[in-house]
Amino acid sequence: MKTRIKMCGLSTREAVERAASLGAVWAGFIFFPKSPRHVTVATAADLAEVARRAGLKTVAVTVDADTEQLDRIVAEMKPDMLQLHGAETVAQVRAVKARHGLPVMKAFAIREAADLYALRPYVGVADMFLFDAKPPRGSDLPGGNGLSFDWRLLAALDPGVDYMLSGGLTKDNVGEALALTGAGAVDISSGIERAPGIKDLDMMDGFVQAVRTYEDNRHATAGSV
Ligand SMILES: O=C(O)c1ccccc1NCC(=O)[C@H](O)[C@H](O)COP(=O)(O)O
Repeated sequence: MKTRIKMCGLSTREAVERAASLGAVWAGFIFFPKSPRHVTVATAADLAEVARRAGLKTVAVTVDADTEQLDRIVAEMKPDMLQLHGAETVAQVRAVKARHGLPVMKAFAIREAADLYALRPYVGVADMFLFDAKPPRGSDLPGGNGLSFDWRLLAALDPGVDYMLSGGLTKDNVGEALALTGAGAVDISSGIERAPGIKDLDMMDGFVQAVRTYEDNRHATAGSV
C-alpha cells in the first residue's frame, strides 16, 4: 500500500495545490499564534476549500483549544479531521469527537519508550495518533520543530494502532524512517520549508519522490529471489 502523506503547516494556495498534485492525502493547517505557520480561521477556510476541490482531506491542528475556538474552526473551515497537539485528556478527546462528529488525531511527543505508555488510555478513543519528537527545552512550539526521535521505539507499538510518523522528516531520512517503522502514513512540515513557515514547492516534490522511491525499491527487493 502507498504511504499516506500529510503536508502540514500549509499557508498558501500554491502549496495546497502542489500537495494535491503530488498525491498527498492530507493538508494540515496550524492554529497556534506563536507558530510561523499559523493561519487565521478565515485563511484556513479559503485554503481548505481549495484543498477539498483538489481532492485533499483537511486537518485543523490545534493546541489545547477551547470549545469556542474549535466551534469556530469547525464551522468555518469544515475540516475532515481535528489534530489535537496539546495536553488534551482522554475525556477532552471524547468530548471533542462527540461535539463535532469528526475523527480526531491525538499527537504524542516521544523521546523514550515510556512516552508510548501515555497513549494507552486513548486507544479506542482517538481515531489516529501522530508521533512527533519532544520539543527542545525552551521551544514555544509543541510541534513543527524539525526534530526526529528514535524511530526504533515504535517497534513496541501494538500493530493495530493507526498512526502518522512525524518529526524532522526530510527527503534524506524518510526512507530510513519508513524502513525502520513500517509506518503507513507520514507527516512533514519543516522538511519542506526553505525558511520557517515558508513552504518550498521543489522540496515538496523531493519529499514525495523520496517516499515513492523507497516504496519502489522495497517492492523490487520483495519481488527478487
Ligand atoms: O508546525 C507547527 O508550527 C505546529 C505548531 C503547534 C502545534 C503543532 C504544530 N505542527 C504539527 C504538525 O503536525 C507538524 O507537521 C509535526 O509536528 C512535524 O513537524 P516537523 O518536524 O516540522 O516536520
